[in-house]
Amino acid sequence: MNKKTVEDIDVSGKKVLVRCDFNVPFDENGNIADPKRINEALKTIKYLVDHKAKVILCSHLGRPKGEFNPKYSLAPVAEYLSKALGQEVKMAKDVIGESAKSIAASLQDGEVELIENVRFHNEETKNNPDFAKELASMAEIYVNDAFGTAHRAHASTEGVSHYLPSVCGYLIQKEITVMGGALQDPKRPFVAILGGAKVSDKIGVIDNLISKVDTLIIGGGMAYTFLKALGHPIGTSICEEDKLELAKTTMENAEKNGVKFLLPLDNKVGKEYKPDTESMAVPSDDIPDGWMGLDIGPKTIESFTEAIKGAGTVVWNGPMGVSEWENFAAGTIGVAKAVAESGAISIIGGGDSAAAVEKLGFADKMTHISTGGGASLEFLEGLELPGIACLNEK
Ligand SMILES: Nc1ncnc2c1ncn2[C@@H]1O[C@H](COP(=O)(O)OP(=O)(O)O)[C@@H](O)[C@H]1O
Ligand SMILES: O=C(OP(=O)(O)O)[C@H](O)COP(=O)(O)O
Repeated sequence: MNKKTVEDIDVSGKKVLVRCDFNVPFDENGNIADPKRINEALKTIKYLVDHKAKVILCSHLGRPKGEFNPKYSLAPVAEYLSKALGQEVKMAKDVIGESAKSIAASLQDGEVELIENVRFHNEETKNNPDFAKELASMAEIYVNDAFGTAHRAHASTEGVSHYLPSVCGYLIQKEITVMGGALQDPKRPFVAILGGAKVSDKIGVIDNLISKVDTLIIGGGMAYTFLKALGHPIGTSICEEDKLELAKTTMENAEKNGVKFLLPLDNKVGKEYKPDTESMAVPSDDIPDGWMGLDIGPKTIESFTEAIKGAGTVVWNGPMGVSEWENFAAGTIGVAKAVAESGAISIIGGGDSAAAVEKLGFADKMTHISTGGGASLEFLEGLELPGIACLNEK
């Protein structure tokens, strides 16, 4: 990679704004369910602390609607970081207000501050230049290490780079190097598995993947838009109505290109979106009214497992169902097991997919667990990620 890194710039005594992706999953008790994204950011933060920088950390968490919401506060992350670093991480009460700025101004060399969720301001996702300038005004150097958010051109991931010398951290470096290596000339057959719930974000990617992969497997919430596009009833399953045409074209393109395209054969459906809802397995062309697909069914697990067996490279992004809930985790467990046993070079992307693989104990069987879902997919498509493109060249 030809971008400058933290090692290419003198950080000693300087205020350094570091964009991390601390968008971690929480459990029902409000505890961090998987701290992987925080742990992966530690190398850069420790480097800056050891080299006597004044470290100002920032991140988003979830998708708050541009206003303060305690549910999306980064305070639990500051607590976790304080323990992991063995020193206090000073939590600001705001993003660019009095609290954030006064803590930043009083930081001593090697001290660390975490400002509040940047998405408490609408200007963040709009990449508003005035907001970016305000963020930048707290620091002298910008470090982007938020790989999971590098596909977003937001104020804290791209905008600030217009006002500060900008370099990347170790996590971004690692992600690009490992994934770039595996995907440059992928071992075949190349199998992509897509699931999860961010349908509109990821459905466009699928079309682009057709020229790259040999097999495309669609499960999770993603599948129902495709099943509906085929004319099947999908009950109350999640669906992107305005993407039905795109789903149809994608399936036609897959056929034209000789790509094996697999959708669920059956599904575990639930009455309500609840962990203990009444459930049953039904064929994909027969989801009854008032029921929603919350996991792939047993026949599908078999068919996906068969397709994954013998793969040379597997890229997997997005769980096969609501894997946070025991009743609807079987599909994700089955696919994780199949990938782990395939012996393929395996790249897992996405906060929820990574959390599922870790929780299920398959993490050490995978070649690489990326901290980015959407970001790793865009990287895989060959797109330039705006959060990386904006950094200074070597
Ligand atoms: N059939 C489904 N219906 C509703 N939500 C689903 C379904 N399948 C998966 N999900 C949800 O998708 C979420 C993860 O989606 P996404 O953010 O796209 O994946 P990742 O974080 O791995 O990139 C999980 O919270 C999971 O509960
Ligand atoms: O969780 C994230 O992405 P992912 O679900 O694609 O892995 C990133 O933190 C980006 O979050 P966003 O999709 O709300 O911009």
